[in-house]
Amino acid sequence: MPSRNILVINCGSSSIKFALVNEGQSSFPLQGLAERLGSPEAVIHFESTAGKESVNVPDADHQAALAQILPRVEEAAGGHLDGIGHRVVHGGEKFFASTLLNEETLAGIEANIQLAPLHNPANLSGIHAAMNLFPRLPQVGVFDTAFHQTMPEHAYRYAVPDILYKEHGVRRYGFHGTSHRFVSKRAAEMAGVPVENSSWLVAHLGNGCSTCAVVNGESRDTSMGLTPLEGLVMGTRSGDIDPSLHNFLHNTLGWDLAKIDNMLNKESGLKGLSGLSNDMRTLTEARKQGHEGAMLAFEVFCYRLAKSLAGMACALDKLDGLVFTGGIGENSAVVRARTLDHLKLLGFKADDEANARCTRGVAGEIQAVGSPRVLVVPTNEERQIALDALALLDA
Ligand SMILES: Nc1ncnc2c1ncn2[C@@H]1O[C@H](COP(=O)(O)OP(=O)(O)O)[C@@H](O)[C@H]1O
Ligand SMILES: CC(=O)OP(=O)(O)O
Ligand SMILES: [Mg+2]
Repeated sequence: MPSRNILVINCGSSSIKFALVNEGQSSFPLQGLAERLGSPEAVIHFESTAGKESVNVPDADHQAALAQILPRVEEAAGGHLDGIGHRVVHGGEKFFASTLLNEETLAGIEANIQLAPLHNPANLSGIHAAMNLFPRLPQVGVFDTAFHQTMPEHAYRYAVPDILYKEHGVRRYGFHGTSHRFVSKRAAEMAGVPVENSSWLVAHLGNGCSTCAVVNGESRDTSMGLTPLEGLVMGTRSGDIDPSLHNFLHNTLGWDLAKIDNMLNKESGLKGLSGLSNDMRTLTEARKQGHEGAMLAFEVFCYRLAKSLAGMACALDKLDGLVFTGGIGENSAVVRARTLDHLKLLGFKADDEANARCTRGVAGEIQAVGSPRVLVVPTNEERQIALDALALLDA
């Protein structure tokens, strides 16, 4: 049987990422697709992304961008597609594993729109567009939240009146589960430890950032909550703040909920603290030039990350290692070193040379002698999504 191809579609709030994944290859044959899209990353953006080598479809919404791009994706696949895998951000409590998409499961995703208003409608646009263009292909939904459905109740409940959970689903769900699942499994392979008897701390640091405690291949706690706003400092998201900030801003400045929500999701994090950029590359350069905002944003980012990882350690009985992943985790030796500095009490220390070597897709161990293991593991959410889709096609 020839090896099969899965098209992976990840519809974010302002970009869409495509990947063509072949089951027989360890890296995906993005080349043809990327060339046809005119974008090495096979990413299309609707917002101005100066300097990014990607296809820009300015002022388009998801439907318009997909209508323009999907036929080119179809051409790139050369008619050899066996299924489509979609990233779906919020699966609520309904989805604890990836699932074939049909009328019933789509209704389940729609029911979670309230919980992820920025993400789920975008994900649904991708699904509907793909179903229209490829009506005969099986389509699979892979949920960010699914991996975290194994969290114990004491980790996922908020200390608010019970009825808010029982009747309105107010609880911690967690996100980036596909990445945490992929890299913790890879870490176990790299370390030669059986996944089913392993314990990891994972830091996924991209535009969105989260930590996770993974025990025997299952999530036991994670830093994101009801929505992807809770937890770490991120590119434009604040992460944890005092919940009374809403009241304070309303009473003192007259801000309404929409304005506060927008500020916390889009104007905060690295961008808000630095007053310069949400991009860690820009901040790393500016920090070297002595830019005060960039220095502050960097320090707060690393300290809060270390604090979250130390908290996640409560969910572990032993530690096989700490894993860094995502664009920042995979590439920024200075973020890794500064974060480990704050974790001295847990015995962590980086080996400077090994740390500097791990960048641009190079995986490896970066701890100094005597420190618990620290791994840099490139994530591959697209590949994990394709593997899940293939498993469901076989079921
Ligand atoms: N060499 C690098 N040094 C520091 N940060 C980097 C480097 N390369 C990428 N990044 C950062 O990674 C982040 C984007 O991560 P990525 O995982 O690609 O995002 P997304 O969550 O959108 O998939 C940005 O903050 C970017 O600056
Ligand atoms: C859920 C989430 O934060 O996703 P991303 O990192 O893609 O924004
Ligand atoms: Mg990402």
